[in-house]
Amino acid sequence: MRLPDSQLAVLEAASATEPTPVDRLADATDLKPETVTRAAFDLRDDGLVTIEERTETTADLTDEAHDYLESGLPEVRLYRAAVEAGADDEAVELGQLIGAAGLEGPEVDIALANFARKGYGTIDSGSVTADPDADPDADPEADALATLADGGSVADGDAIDTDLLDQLERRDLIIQREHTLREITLTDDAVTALMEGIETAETVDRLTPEMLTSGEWQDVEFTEYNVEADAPSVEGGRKHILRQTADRAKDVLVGMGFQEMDGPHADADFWINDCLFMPQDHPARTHWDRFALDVPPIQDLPDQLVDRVESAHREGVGEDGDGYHSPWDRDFAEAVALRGHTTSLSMRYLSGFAGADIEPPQRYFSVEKVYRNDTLDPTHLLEFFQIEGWVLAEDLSVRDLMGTFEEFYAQFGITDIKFKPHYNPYTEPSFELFGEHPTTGEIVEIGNSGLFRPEVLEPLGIEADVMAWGLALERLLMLMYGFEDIRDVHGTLCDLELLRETEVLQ
Ligand SMILES: N[C@@H](Cc1ccccc1)C(=O)O
Repeated sequence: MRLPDSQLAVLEAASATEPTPVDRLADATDLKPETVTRAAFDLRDDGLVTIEERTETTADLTDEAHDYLESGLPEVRLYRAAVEAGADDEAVELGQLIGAAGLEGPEVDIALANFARKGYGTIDSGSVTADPDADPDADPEADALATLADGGSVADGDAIDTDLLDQLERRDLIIQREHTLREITLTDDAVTALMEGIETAETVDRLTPEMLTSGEWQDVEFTEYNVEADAPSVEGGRKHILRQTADRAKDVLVGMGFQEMDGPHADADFWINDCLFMPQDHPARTHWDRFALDVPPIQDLPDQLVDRVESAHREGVGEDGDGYHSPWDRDFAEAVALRGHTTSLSMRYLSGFAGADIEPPQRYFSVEKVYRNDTLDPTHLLEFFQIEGWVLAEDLSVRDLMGTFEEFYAQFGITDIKFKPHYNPYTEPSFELFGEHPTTGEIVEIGNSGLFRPEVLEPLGIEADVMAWGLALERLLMLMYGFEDIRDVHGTLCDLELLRETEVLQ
């Protein structure tokens, strides 16, 4: 029998009676653990070894944990300083103890957060009382760190409680990792082959530039690929899937003949609401729903347009027009807020204020952030991306609107959109769009749309029809990838593992 060097070395180092871990074989053979693993897989395919696998969790200490091993956990230091200062008897001022405990920078907050949690005492309006019965020498977190630093095992959950490990991980003191442990045992065939004698075959596991220039590559025997062999995992940077989908939505819209709009995230209420025939006393314009900014008003609004918008609000447009008869105030129109929709951009463009040509036909879009004072839940965030768009043309109908959405969503593999009549102060008719969640089957709202009404178009001086929409990018992502909680994808609670592992759909 002929085998490559590394395989023979592994056979000779392994035993038929005692399973040997890969690491031990690596030490014995002077090979890298990956090389031993690869050799073992090849030997297993030839029936020469068996491999037993199990997973083990290990915990590595972070730099911060190493610092605390030397200086003590901040809360333990605070406790000792407190007892020293007599806080087990009578409350002592916190400021004094911080200095005595040598707590600096973020350590102060860390000490405060953990002191009460661990029952070391109480902190009340800056005064610290220490519990005389607490025992800092038996702090389980400090003990666990010391055990881990001494090479203590966390295998099979036998040594350190998993809740304690999770707590240490939340404090960024350890990083837990899962490893696959493999143990190798010789088969009877291997024992027989070893007794009969095995020759080594030179094999080469990588092609080098030298081999190519010397021509040696023609004579060597290459090792076979084993795609199941373990390799160190590499986590490179990658574009976030939300950004990827935003870019894709832009490409699709450009492909459909649209041009991109851009404009301010913080804008005058005039562009965000007044142009859209949203009465100034509309509930969405109250301070509960809108993120008002305490900045100077935007005063360079186009005066003629402001007058026409005000008149549409007060008297309506056309012969039978009737406005809201509700208060309208220029100061409110000039006040600045974070935009709650990107329809503010559509108004800037349709009015000509943004410098765009508005002779029909025209198509514009944006994929940009909007801000709403919503309650966070699995389908709502305080900020999200809206896919805004409008088409200006003669004689548009609801069919054009529906057809545009069908074409757009089909590019993402979504072919079963549903439409529901809806109400917007600025469009008539209006439609909400829904899609079906791929895993839960739930019907998810994905957008809102309509044809702008005369009260919006007339002040803008537009005589043709305009159909428009705002679609939620995050909801599109939910339909594409099957996410159930939008907070997995962005925000502070996002699931990094999921983001790293999600396959990119092209
Ligand atoms: N502004 C609407 C979307 C929309 C835009 C344009 C026309 C109709 C609807 C929203 O945020 O829900």
